Amino acid sequence: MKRPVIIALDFPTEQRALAFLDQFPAEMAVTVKIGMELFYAAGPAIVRAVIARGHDVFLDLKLHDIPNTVEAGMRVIGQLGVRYTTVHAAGGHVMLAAAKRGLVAGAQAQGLPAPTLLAITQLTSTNQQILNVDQQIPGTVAASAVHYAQVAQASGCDGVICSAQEVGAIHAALGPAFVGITPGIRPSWAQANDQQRIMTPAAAAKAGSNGLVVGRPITQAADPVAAYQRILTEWSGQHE
Ligand SMILES: O=c1ccn([C@@H]2O[C@H](COP(=O)(O)O)[C@@H](O)[C@H]2O)c(=O)[nH]1
Repeated sequence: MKRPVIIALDFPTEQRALAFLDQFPAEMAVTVKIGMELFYAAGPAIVRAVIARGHDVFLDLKLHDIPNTVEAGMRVIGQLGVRYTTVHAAGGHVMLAAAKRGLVAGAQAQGLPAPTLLAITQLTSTNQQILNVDQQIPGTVAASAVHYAQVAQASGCDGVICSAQEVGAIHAALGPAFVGITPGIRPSWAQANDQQRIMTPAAAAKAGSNGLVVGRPITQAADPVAAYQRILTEWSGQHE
């Protein structure tokens, strides 16, 4: 990936999100992830505003509904000019294939390249107890993540969102070209918060992660640009 550290732009308003981005020098283009909080508050206008400033957008809405609804939603997302977007692998093969169809159709209608479609395997906030007791899925979190990645690949997705703890097993099972983007990244100097399956940037790079999603360690840092650059340096393996 050209920009392996994706900043989760988790803010409640367009103003706060753009003020955050204003701290980055004009020539420093970044990839930002717009999730539910910001998109529900600011809608497609925030996507367009961020792209207009020269940044790439990862629209993380984690679609999970009946296939027809997901296909229609993805058709709209495909028209927005985003680079990446997400769907829940737990929706199953028919829904995932519909997501891909809708995304490609939407992008084609605007003459845009189709965004990379990433399937959520197991959220990085899920632990063994949540998997076995709440979700009633037997086995390990890693086995479940690999299984969902297999379903996603067979359904036409381009890659998955997983913990860096599972990205090696997913690449071993599905090949290195199948993208594995990893949130739940915590440098040694940051708090885990609600994340359960975490890794440092350097360890995630060694494990084969294709890109890191990092939110609070950057957005809540005293100096967000310095935190971003420190994580990039750690990713590059210069120090842990
Ligand atoms: O499994 C997942 C899927 C998505 N996320 C998203 O990534 C960021 C992480 O933010 P932090 O502040 O670095 O914890 C956030 O937007 C999540 O919605 C994830 O964490 N895990």
